[in-house]
Amino acid sequence: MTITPVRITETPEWKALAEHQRSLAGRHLRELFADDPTRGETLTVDAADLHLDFSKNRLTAETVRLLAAVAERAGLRERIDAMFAGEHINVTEDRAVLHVALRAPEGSSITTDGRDVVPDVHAVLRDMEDFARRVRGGEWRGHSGKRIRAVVNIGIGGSDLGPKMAYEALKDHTDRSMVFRFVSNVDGSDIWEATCDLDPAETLFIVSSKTFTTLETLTNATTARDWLLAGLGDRSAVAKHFVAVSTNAEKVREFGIDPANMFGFWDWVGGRYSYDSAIGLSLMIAIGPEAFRDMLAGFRAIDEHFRTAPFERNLPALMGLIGVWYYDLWGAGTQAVLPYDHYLSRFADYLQQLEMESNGKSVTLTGEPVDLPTGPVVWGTPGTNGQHAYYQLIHQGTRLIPADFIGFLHPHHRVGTHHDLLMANFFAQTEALAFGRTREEVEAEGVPAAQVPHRTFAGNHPTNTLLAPALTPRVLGELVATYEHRVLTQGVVWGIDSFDQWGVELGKALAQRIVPELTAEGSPELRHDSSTNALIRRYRAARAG
Ligand SMILES: O=P(O)(O)OC[C@H]1O[C@H](O)[C@H](O)[C@@H](O)[C@@H]1O
Repeated sequence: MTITPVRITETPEWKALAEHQRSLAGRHLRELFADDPTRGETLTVDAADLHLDFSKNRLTAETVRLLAAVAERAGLRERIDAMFAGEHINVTEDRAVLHVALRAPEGSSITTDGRDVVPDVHAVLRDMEDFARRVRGGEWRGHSGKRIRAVVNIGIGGSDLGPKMAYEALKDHTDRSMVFRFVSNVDGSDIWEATCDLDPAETLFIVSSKTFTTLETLTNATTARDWLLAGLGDRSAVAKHFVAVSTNAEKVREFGIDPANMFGFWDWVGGRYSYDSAIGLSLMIAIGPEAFRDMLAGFRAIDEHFRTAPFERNLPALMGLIGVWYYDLWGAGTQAVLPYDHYLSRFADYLQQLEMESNGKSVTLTGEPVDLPTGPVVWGTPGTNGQHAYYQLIHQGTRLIPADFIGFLHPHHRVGTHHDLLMANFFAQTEALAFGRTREEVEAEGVPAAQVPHRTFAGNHPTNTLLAPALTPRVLGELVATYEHRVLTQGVVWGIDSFDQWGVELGKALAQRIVPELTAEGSPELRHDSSTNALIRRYRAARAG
């Protein structure tokens, strides 16, 4: 598919937005709220179970109208339609981008390259469900007949971050009689820690890799197999203790896993968009097939909303456009994501790959340099911990840091007054960030003059507030789909390919070259730069000693 990206900065829609930004540049959120006391109710949008209040942003209803016009002009409507139609919108890899098919209802149809993929998706889902039920029910047993008590997912990047994040997020819905671990790092400490207290007879490894060629995953899987065989002493044990999730049956077989024990997916699922495919098998075993289906329904509800809602009322599109507004017109370089739910401890890690691998690009679809800053640095940790660590910089530092606050009306556990305290902090932070505390207010409190500048809060720090009833499987699906579509929205405005990741290759290739330089007999000659040469020599000396 040929997509000619729009040079958005040259369009009248962008120019009108830039002009409008200048008119807002000197205005404080205090003034915007004073001008329009209803904005806390009007600058909001609901989609499925999510309520987005975007009123505490440096914008007005006019901004929203102009941002929506930019999205139209950039071709977002056409790109959404092309994505859902299975067209090859991943231009540089010439592939469809169909994570939305992973949650399409049975009986619907999405065709790409002449094939309806929805029946394939449901066939794999049924296999996963059957397997998950057998493991959870104790029917699938280990080689020596013992019940499986531990599930270890081995994968990295998209084959790790999604299932790990979702497992943590939905921990309260998991089978607590089982243990779930996620191994990703090629640092041997990861697999060592994950297995050191497990019984091989009760352990199931799920080797998850789209390509089944990833160095880290294959190294960890080999180590896991050695560990299993050392414990059980019989090569045929692999069949009961190893399953694979991949698109590459040949490599799975080569590794020694029977393709009958493989759960497939397809090249039209990007790694970072894949945890609702078979890559989520460990998650499904943890939470059960019904909860997994609920999660898919959540994804689907947001897909439908994103596909059909006008951009001015489109929650993921608005989040994307508000991001563009800050990164490209106000000079913000980062995006904080601050969930006030302890179980979302891995959410920012997951979003880092989703957003930064997708939109960390500097050329357009046609290979020209982009004309605007692209993807922000995404980071965050669950509240309230960050309040006692880095929020100081958001409140009183010199950088503009747009932040998404994510909170839930109902707690997982009714523990004393904890939830009220958590949510009081949640509401207080966005209020403090927006409105701050003026010099006059500080002085009126009788603060000593020398301290006044230090205790004055400028405010005007923008935030989105996302509120949902509770962090259920369904709501998690809604949240993740929101961020997936936020990424597409921004990528379309920037005219980039949000679905390739060529930038990961160089480091991988160099590492492959360096491995024999560290390990080969006779210390082969080094031909790197002087820094890399010296560092490798230092390592070799330590290794030899
Ligand atoms: O699932 P795999 O093929 O093992 O890939 C795992 C990860 O590695 C690569 O380096 C990519 O940058 C990621 O997008 C991918 O998720």
